[in-house]
Amino acid sequence: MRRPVSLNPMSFKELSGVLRQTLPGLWRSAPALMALLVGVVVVQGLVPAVTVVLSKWTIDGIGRVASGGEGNLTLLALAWAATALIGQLMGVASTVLQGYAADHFTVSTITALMRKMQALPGLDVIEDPQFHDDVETLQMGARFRPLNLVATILGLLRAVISVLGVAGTLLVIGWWVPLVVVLGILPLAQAQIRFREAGWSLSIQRTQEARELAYEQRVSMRHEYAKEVRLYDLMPYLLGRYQRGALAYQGVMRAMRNKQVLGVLPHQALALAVTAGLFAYAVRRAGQGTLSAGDVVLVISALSQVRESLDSVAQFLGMGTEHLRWFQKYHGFLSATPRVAPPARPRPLPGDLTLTLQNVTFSYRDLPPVIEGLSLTIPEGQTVAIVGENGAGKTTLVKLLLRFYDPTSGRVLLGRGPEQVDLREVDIGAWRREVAAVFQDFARFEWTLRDNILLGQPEEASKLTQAVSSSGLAGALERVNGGLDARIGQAFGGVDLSGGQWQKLATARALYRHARVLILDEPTAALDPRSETEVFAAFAALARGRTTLLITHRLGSVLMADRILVMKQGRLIEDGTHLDLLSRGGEYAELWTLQARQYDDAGPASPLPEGLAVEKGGPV
Ligand SMILES: Nc1ncnc2c1ncn2[C@@H]1O[C@H](COP(=O)(O)OP(=O)(O)OP(=O)(O)O)[C@@H](O)[C@H]1O
Repeated sequence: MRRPVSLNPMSFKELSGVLRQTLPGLWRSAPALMALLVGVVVVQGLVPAVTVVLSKWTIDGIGRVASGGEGNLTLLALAWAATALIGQLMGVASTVLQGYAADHFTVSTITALMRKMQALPGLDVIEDPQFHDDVETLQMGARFRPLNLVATILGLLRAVISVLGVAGTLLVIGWWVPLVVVLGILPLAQAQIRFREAGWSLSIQRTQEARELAYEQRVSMRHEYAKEVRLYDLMPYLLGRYQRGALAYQGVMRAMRNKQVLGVLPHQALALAVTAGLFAYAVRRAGQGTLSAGDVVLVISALSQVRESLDSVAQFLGMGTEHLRWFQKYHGFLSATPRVAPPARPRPLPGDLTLTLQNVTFSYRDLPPVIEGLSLTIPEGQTVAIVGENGAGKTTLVKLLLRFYDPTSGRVLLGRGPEQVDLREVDIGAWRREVAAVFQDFARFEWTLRDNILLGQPEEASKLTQAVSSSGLAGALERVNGGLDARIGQAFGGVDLSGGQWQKLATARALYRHARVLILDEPTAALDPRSETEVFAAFAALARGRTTLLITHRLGSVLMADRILVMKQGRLIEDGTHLDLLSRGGEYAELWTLQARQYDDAGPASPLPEGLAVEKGGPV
């Protein structure tokens, strides 16, 4: 879905608004350095004007000395050389200092983005496909926009000082000369800004297409897609998709670039005509004897210098508005208020962590509801299995319990009796610290195994050993060079783990936390039968005395639960123990029978899993 983007150029009000938001941050990122840098750039900007004046004085001096008059040409030559040297030194100093300043500003910009992500406790923003483009633009731009903005602002300052200084020297010819020069070149500057703006708006509009192009490339080159790409000979298909997309995308972007180049041509011609006219005027007056040879040299070098500097001003202004557009988005993101917002005055967590859903209905964005009128209570310490067909809303229920989303209507409550509190009112961090989870789509952090388990928590050797052995990771660890300190994943050349080993790692991570609430969303989907049995034994031990929510399609494993919830199309349709639900002959009994039949059909050579064997043999 493409978002409508305004193609209007940034108004002065908008521009100054973003500058007011951005410049203090830039200054605060390294105040002393910035002050020094501004000083250096001011000196640098004055060098061309001083050079032009010294050139005029030298030419006039030569004339005077040649006709027997007075003049200290050596001093002038020394002054000229000193000015050139200062220009060079300031150039080196500004390059070095600018590097430091940009580094500080880049770090502070990216840090602010990461902090904002931390302040977005929900998934509403992250999972919103519209927001994807913004995140992509912000994430990609954060690496170079701050640096470019620093370079652009300083370059602009340098170019403006240079224009003013050198144009000032043209006052020697007449008060109106600097005015004519600036007015003649101004339209060029405006055109540059306009076209940069249009380019930015267009590239923003096309972010989704650009992402799709990058996606085809990624699919063709990344290891996670390599097996399917080869087996199904996907490369011709991918190439076709990429080439069609690239042609369309590049066509639009090329047309915009050509328009930019051709669009500035008339303005460049005007600027050239103004400078040529003034040059002709100066030469004519020199012929009439009202201007000296030095004056003519001043006009020639000042005109070319002003033109060059004004061109830089225009370029920098154009680039500056483009960078400021990015910063406008950046500040917009930093000030965005998420739907899942932390409470202004959080209430303490209740002593008892009973979970209650009161008539909860939930829709993702403006889509139809995926949870409808859900009411249930899970007392602290209970082990609950949640089963149901794909898309029934099981994972969404967990997201609501973790406050990744707030219900569209109804309430999620924590605690019981007078202590009971709406989840929206408690400190989200405090609540989440009580929960450990193995998610269905758990994260694969490409750090060391140890860091993957600790996730920034202090290391406790006995807890770590326990988590590694209970999760079944110990066997894999023996085969990995470097043990817990081995780096994993391909991004940094680490060892890759099998799907089941990654899942065991996610389990070890959850077990290490010793939380009061344990959430297991298909935690053994990738495990071999032996590992699954071992891991379930660990979960069963861990579940004792803790609230445990187990989402699974493997019905044999739900026997460890005190209670089974059956969901269908966002509703809770059955709630009871294994035996209750079997005797009720509803959805659960049907699912159970279906799974049992698969094993029956396989014949006596295939032993039944423990849970199913229990059922076939009679009541548990
Ligand atoms: N971020 C999202 N945005 C929009 N719709 C979503 C999102 N996540 C899930 N859904 C939709 O919500 C419904 C419930 O999904 P959910 O993941 O809760 O199902 P589930 O019961 O866990 O399924 P499964 O057994 O396949 O894991 C599905 O129709 C799914 O398409």
